[in-house]
Amino acid sequence: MDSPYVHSEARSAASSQHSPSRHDSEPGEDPQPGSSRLKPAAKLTLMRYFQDLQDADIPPSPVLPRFHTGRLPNSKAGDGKPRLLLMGQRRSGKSSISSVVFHKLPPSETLYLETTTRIKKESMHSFMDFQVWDFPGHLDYFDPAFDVDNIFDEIGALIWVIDAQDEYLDAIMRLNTTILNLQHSYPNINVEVFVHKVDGLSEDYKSDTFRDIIQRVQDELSDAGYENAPVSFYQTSIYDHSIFEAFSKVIQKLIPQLPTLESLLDSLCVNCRIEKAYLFDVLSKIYIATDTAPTDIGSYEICSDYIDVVVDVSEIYGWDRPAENGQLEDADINETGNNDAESLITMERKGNNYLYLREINKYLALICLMGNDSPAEKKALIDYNVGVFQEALAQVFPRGEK
Ligand SMILES: Nc1nc2c(ncn2[C@@H]2O[C@H](COP(=O)(O)OP(=O)(O)OP(=O)(O)O)[C@@H](O)[C@H]2O)c(=O)[nH]1
Repeated sequence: MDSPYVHSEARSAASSQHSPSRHDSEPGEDPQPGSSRLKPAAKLTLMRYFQDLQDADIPPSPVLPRFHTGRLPNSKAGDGKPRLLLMGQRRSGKSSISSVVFHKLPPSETLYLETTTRIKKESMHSFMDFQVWDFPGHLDYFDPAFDVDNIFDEIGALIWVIDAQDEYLDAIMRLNTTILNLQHSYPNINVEVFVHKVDGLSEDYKSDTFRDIIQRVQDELSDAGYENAPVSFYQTSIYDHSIFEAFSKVIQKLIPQLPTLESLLDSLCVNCRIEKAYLFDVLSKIYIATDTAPTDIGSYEICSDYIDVVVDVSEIYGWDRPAENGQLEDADINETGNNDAESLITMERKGNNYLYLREINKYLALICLMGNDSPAEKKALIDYNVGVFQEALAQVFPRGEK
């Protein structure tokens, strides 16, 4: 099948043919590609904070809910709204994680968070709908007083937070009891263990602790006769990007279309000589997909910081652009497809490399780390191919399209 992308061989032709209006500066117009397309905060769709709106629209999706792992969600109704349960010992950092990732609380302010006394349920309406439930540390979920089915019925992932700076044997014991209790009724649960607060540990101690926790969990589970339990481990801290990276991986497991998104990104990377491409949820800075080239935390950090820069810069330098009839555009009109924010930035650190950002829909932005052989002059080609990617994405992942 012919690829709809324009290949690098056809670059020169494409450069001169596509999207001339985006690149030809009008007299008096700011020639900087990064700033000319940005809009003020009030209108920039990147800035829209949908996640807390209870009545946010939920467009129907033709794709049946099924995790990309091939497993069906535990929910019998299969309504496609997975639930992330944050569990673990007291003061392990559950509420801090949820506040930093989903509410943009500065990490240092988590010092003042109060102990959670009852289950805190939050609905997130973003590139997909999901719920985050923050559990109090002291709760015994298997007490007969609790409706266990109600808690675990729709679960997408159980995130177990272990404080790596504290004594963790109790936490491991409770984690294993929980996994063993759940494995019969809810075998599809993804158990994600966050070995948390690793910021305070030396490199050696950090990796020893991490290895020790993995070993103990696996040994105890196999002693109890449960081999190959679906448990993944991450080292996290709210003081760096690791918590966002870990959440990205947890959420990716719940996206049924992940393999398709990855192969779309792979094609884009090959055709535009992109080193690494991320599809980011702008507000949470979780990436929902990336191409299959190896990821390093450094690239993620650069891209994630870039989103902050673009949002901040657009707040300062954006302006209202007149519509065709000379009137200022209505905010609602601005939300539609072809007014997406975009930006391009050169990184001095790596010579020729530069970063490319393009808003894909009202929740997602594509950020690409360009390779050395993909100079910024070829931007028209990249724009065109990103447009193709955007159309394909709208078909496989309709959420966020008007
Ligand atoms: N050093 C460090 N401290 C953290 C990190 N995450 C959370 N904390 C601190 O851990 C303490 C407890 O955090 P909480 O989020 O209240 O813990 P919790 O698990 O919700 O506690 P309960 O509500 O009692 O169950 C706070 O003082 C946070 O600042 C981290 O990554 N690194």
